[in-house]
Amino acid sequence: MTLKRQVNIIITGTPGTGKSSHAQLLIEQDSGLKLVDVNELAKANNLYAGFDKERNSQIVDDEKLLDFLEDDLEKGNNIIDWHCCDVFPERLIDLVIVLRSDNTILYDRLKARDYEGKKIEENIDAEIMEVILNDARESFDEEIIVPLESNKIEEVQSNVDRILDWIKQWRERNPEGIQNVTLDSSSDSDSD
Ligand SMILES: Nc1ncnc2c1ncn2[C@@H]1O[C@H](COP(=O)(O)OP(=O)(O)OP(=O)(O)O)[C@@H](O)[C@H]1O
Repeated sequence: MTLKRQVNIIITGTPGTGKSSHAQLLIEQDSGLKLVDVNELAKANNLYAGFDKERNSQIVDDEKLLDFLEDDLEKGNNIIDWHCCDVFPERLIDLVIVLRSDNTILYDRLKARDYEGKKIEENIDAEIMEVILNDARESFDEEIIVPLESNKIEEVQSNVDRILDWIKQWRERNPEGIQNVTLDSSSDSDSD
């Protein structure tokens, strides 16, 4: 494993809240960052565990995904764009952005994508119930979870500015990066 790593950030939220829009802008505005679009990655590398007939969608295999990403996450400078956040180990994540959108706004965005009624309803319910925010809270320290509103188009750039500012401060605090830790052996920190 690499001895030290740079920052890793998850951008999560209910489908349609603006994860890709934010992640895209972030990597455009900081050339050191790399986009990890989990849906694309899973598709390109067949990281699936099966098919969900009811939702008509592939099921990503968490273990295959982590195996695939672990080396990159141990290097850092990744922006992870996915609606799940609880599969990533706490030790590899520094900030979890949870995008939130008002129901009527989210409804219009999903409708514009021609999502069928049931799928729209399921996603709106998930947003109302704060499912993804709660998932984040179950997996990560509250201190690293930052919910951000994503209703208006101007908010995309202002949110990105906040995240870039946070990254700048993280890099100033950790000019050499931070120590990678292994769960199985602390003596491993001597190896590269
Ligand atoms: N803050 C915002 N204000 C206005 N429109 C937005 C905002 N964020 C995203 N959008 C628009 O909403 C739509 C969905 O955005 P986007 O694809 O970024 O969401 P997503 O969370 O990545 O969705 P998915 O999980 O399905 O990939 C796009 O048309 C995008 O332009």
